[in-house]
Order: sequence, then structure tokens, then C-alpha cells
Amino acid sequence: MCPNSSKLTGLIAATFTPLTPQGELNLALIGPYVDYLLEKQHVRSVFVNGTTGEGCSLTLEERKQLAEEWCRQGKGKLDQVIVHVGCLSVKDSQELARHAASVGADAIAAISPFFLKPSNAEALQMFLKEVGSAAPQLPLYYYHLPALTGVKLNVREVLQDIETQIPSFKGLKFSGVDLRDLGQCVTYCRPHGWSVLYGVDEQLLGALALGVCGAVGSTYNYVGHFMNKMLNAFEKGDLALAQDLQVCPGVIFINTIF
Ligand SMILES: CC(=O)N[C@H](C=O)[C@@H](O)[C@H](O)[C@H](O)CO
Ligand SMILES: CC(=O)C(=O)O
Repeated sequence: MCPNSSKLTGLIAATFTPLTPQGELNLALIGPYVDYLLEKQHVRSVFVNGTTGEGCSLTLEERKQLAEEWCRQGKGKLDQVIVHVGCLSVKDSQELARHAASVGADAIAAISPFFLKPSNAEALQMFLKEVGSAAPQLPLYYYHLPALTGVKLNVREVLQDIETQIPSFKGLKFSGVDLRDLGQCVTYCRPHGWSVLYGVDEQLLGALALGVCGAVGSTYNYVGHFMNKMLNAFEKGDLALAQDLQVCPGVIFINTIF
């Protein structure tokens, strides 16, 4: 799909957070979860503590334990463990970024602060810079989720000259429905070899047409195997098959926010 094979591509599962009935982390399930994703879904990378994993509703300590366990269980098995570190507090985000680096994560990602929000693209870029600086050795991805953060900035503007500010910046996870902005981000990222991953699973084919190189989503936990067929059909140029697979009535998308 993407010319540079070392970059983040393909389907990435946004992991659920296993909890006990008492509401405590159930870390023992993560080892089997890794094997399940690989064997049953043919999904080889994970995005931990994001929306699906309810990262922003967990304590920092819980987020750290999850990051560590996913890295430990994924080592030598998964291609990439991406840890979402975004918080309302810059310092908390930095703490999680440093922790992700210390436990061997392959990359970090951050949403925008969503209570007191950045007022313009430059302010959001500054936030990302602060977060990235805490783990400069790890690739950093911006996670754009306007329906939940309320941060509706034009992402292409956020990207402007970001390489001069954040050397570790490697792309974004775009979970918005503005496909024009998405396409402009792809055009900006392509010469840098960065990854643009799409996050609205129910319209991934539209994003593929605009040049994204992969997708992060909740549904790849359970229809990853199936959606890989859609990706293959698209790559082979069988658009009719890709179209049928994208809208297949048997595939359940639970869309409550987009
Ligand atoms: C907000 C949210 O959870 N988004 C997920 C990832 O971005 C998606 O994978 C959706 O769950 C999916 O597209 C179903 O609406
Ligand atoms: C990233 C993503 O898809 C999620 O966190 O749910």
C-alpha cells in the first residue's frame, strides 16, 4: 500500500481495556489478546489506551500498567505497539510518553487537550512538541478525533512545518470525516514518508482512495481479518470487491459519535 515498508501501515487494532467485574485491570488477558489478534484477525499492530481502550478515563498508573503489559506481551510477536499518551495536562502526557519509551513502546500518539482547547493550529503544534520532547526517540503521531475532542482545527494547518519543530513526528491518525482535509494531510505527509492512518472504520475505503496507508480502529479487533480482504482488494485494483466488502451488511459498526 505504502512504498516505504518500514513505516506504520495496514490495520491496527485500537485495543479494549480488559477489566475485572470489580473494575480493576485484568492484565492476564493481554497475552491471549495478542495471540488472538495475530491468529484470528491477522492484525499485527495495536494502539493502546486510545478511545476504544478508554485511556482518558483511566488513571495514569493504570495507563502505565497497560502500556507495559502490551509491550511485554507483544515483544517479538506484534509489529508495533503504539501507546496513546494524550491527557489534559502536558506534564501528565510527558510522563506517559517517558514511560512508554522506558517500557519499549514502538511509538506514541496524542490527542489534543479537549477541555481548555488549543485556540489555533500553532498552539496544538506546540502541545505536540512538548509531548514529543519527552520521548524524542519514539515516533510521535497526532490523533485527530474532532467529534470527541471538539478540536476542529484544520489538520493540514497543524502539520505546517511541523518537521522543523518536532523531529520525531511521523504522521497522524485521522478520525474525522473531512476527507478534503485528510487528502491534504496525505499530500503533506507523503514526501516525508510519514503515515496517515484513518480512524472512521465505516468509511475506510473513501480514505484509501485519498491515499492513507492504513487504519486504526476498534472494529479491527473483530473484523480485522475481513477488512484485510478489503485492503487487499483495493491494492489489487478490484474496486467493486472492495466496495462490497466495505458496506457488507454482516459487518457491524457501532457508530455512536461520527
Ligand atoms: C471514537 C472511536 O472509538 N473511534 C474508533 C477509532 O477511531 C473507530 O474505530 C470507531 O469505533 C468505528 O469507526 C466505529 O464507529
Ligand atoms: C485510535 C482508536 O481508534 C481508538 O483509540 O479507538
